[in-house]
Amino acid sequence: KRRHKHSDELEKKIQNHLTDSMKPPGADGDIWELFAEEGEMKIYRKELVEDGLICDPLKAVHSIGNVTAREMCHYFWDTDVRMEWEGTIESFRVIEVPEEFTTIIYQTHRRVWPSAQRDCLYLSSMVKVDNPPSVGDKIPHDTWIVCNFSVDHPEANPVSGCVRALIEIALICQTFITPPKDGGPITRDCLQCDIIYVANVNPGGWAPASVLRSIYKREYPKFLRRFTAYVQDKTRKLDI
Ligand SMILES: Cc1cccc(-c2n[nH]cc2-c2ccc(F)c(-c3ccc(S(=O)(=O)CCO)cc3)c2)n1
Repeated sequence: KRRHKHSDELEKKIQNHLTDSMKPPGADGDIWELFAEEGEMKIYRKELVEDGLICDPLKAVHSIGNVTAREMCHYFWDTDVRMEWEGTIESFRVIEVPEEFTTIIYQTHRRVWPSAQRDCLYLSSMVKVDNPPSVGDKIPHDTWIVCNFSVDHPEANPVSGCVRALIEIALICQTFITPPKDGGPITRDCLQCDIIYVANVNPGGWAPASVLRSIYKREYPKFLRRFTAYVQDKTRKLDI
């Protein structure tokens, strides 16, 4: 069962995301503030300060056509294409590949004045979920998750001057297929992918609340817009 050093922790986090993060905002009695909305994309946050640091949890829900859950998670997880859609990373390095769909990554983000530059050291794993909880009455064709969470690693060799941010992030995607009325073949037009993106980022050190909150308000909608458009564009030409 224990495949590598972080196997147990990864399993536990995935289970937590499937029970907690898949609940629609508000279902858990928590008060989520809707702070950005563009069509199907809705982004919620909560105000949370821990040890004086802004740790606002973020939850985004979205639904896009013509792609599968596996494609969405693949392009989010695959470091070969990371710089094609990521807008705030300055550099990254794959430190270790504990198993086929699990990597340990060290990355630095672009510095945003006046706070110090942030870096992250995290495990990133892509997993097909076998028995997903069904949200509402729609039955998903399949469910995939990418789970990114901070870990330690002796070979991180961090960039000096960076403050280590701590992350707990997940991208959970579900494919829904609507077969064509005329009984014809399933094409991309029959696909709908429901997306849940949750991000808990601890900035790791002081940064002005106003600066952090304005970064989040600007960067998360931009990231979700850019990333989903990127996957739709990359898959438009692929045969299904
Ligand atoms: C897209 C976005 C949203 C909110 C803030 C920023 C940002 N701007 N300047 C510095 C950062 C920054 C600081 C610390 C972080 F952990 C991440 C961070 C964000 C997302 C992810 S991920 O796992 O979703 C995608 C992989 O990088 C990991 C780290 C990003 N970028």
